[in-house]
Amino acid sequence: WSDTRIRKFKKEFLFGVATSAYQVEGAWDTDGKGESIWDKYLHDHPELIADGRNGDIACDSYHQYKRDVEMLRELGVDHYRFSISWPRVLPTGLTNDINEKGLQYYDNLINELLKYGIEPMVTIYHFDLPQSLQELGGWASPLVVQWFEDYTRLLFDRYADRVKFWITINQPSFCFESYGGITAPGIKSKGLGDYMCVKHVLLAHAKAYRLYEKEYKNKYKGSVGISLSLNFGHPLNNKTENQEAAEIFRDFTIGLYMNPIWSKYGDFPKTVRNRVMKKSKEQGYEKSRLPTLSSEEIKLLKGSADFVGINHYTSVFVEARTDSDEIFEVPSLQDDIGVLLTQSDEWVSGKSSWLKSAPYGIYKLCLYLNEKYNYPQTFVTEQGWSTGTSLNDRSRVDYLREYLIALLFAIEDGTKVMGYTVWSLMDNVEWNAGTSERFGLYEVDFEAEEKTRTARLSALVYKRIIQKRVVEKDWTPDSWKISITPRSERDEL
Ligand SMILES: CCCCCCCCCCCCC/C=C/[C@@H](O)[C@@H](N)CO[C@@H]1O[C@H](CO)[C@H](O)[C@H](O)[C@H]1O
Repeated sequence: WSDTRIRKFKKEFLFGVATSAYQVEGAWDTDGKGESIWDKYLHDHPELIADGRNGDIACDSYHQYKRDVEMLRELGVDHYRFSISWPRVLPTGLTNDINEKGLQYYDNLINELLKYGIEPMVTIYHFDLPQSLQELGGWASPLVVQWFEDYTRLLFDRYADRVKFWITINQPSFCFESYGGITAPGIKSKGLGDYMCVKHVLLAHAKAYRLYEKEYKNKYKGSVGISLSLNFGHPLNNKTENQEAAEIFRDFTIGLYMNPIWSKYGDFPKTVRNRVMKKSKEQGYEKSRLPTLSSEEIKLLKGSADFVGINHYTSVFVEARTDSDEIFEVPSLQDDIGVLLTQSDEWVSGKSSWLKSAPYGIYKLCLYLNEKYNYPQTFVTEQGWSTGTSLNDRSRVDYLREYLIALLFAIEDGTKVMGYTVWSLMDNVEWNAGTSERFGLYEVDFEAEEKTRTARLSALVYKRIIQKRVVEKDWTPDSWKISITPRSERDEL
């Protein structure tokens, strides 16, 4: 990015931060909350958590939500993306038992946000399925589509008058981790259960979208989208086989979710269907391991989103391989894709092993989506950087600035982006990594009874970006104290 012209985010561009229920709320069995698959998984397997800290207490946001909103006011954000815990509001997962205290908690949080002019952006599902539904088949069962619709109706009935941004599901690609035995519920069904899960997640999303469209949209005028994990695969070099490998990788990691909703003809990408079919036959399966979508399902899915939520953290290089079955488990997504992934040694590393900074990845991703899906409406719903414990998080500041500059270039080249959301407002329970990887603009002292939150350098820098709508590469704060800027003063800046 050598050209030095100053680029600005428009006034209507929304800046925010994100969290999710399991990662911040704690109060795992308080006030009638049911058990989630993450409660069970990490209770049964404490040895899997890097530092042994699970989500039982986490940041205690269930009790400290007013402090969370105070931090949002300090940052001066426009929106707050948080998720609703399905088992907190429906302990059995089904609508036979509605937990009023759970619903009240989100009422309180939403009202507190609105009191200070902060737009709530609600994720309906962020990985924490009720354990009782897992025992009935979870996301591998077609019944989950109806369970999810019933749950969603409850939320729309209760909150749609105040919530204008809805995200049905966070990252359907969770299926590959959940059914790859890596994350909750820890089921090992690679190349089979994971694909069933993807189909049901997409259908659940579409049903929720159609429900809002039919019964709530006219009255409340909100938007419903889905957040996808869209890291970008660059070909390792210009060799034709690596260019093709990168395209296949993108079809499996982007197209699998985007094609059914955003492509002209719908359905999973042809390359994905053909590849999994071929491999399945070779492996002795009579039918493809990738479930088919009926014509009604294709119709239901096509156009079923007002925006695509982009969760983008990093990039990879993709290289063609002919011997993938010697490297990866068979069957598995990795074997079906059949490519080798690497990252550059020149990319700065975060605390998470997979997280390397390659800002041009978000630019390339945006242009790819524009070309492939005809300039879809997007919203960056997650982007973030992990460190250890330290208030001086210079590497996060660099990462955020560089990615935001790259995003400005993508906007200039026609990308439709409504807003940007940093993962995360504060340190939280990073799934199996516990609290060993810190993603927060605010550091959390997990040893302290009150889970004290303290602003990092990045919080001050993000606040400044939000105020000025530009990314100033050399700005440093005079003091590390953060305080609330009244909205009236903010608007004058
Ligand atoms: C020499 C070895 C080289 C290996 C190169 C391969 C590396 C591949 C890495 C690709 C990235 C894979 C992992 C991606 C993860 C993220 O996209 C995912 N974690 C995003 O999910 C959100 O993450 C947040 C922070 O991690 C947060 O936990 C949130 O809840 C999730 O939605």
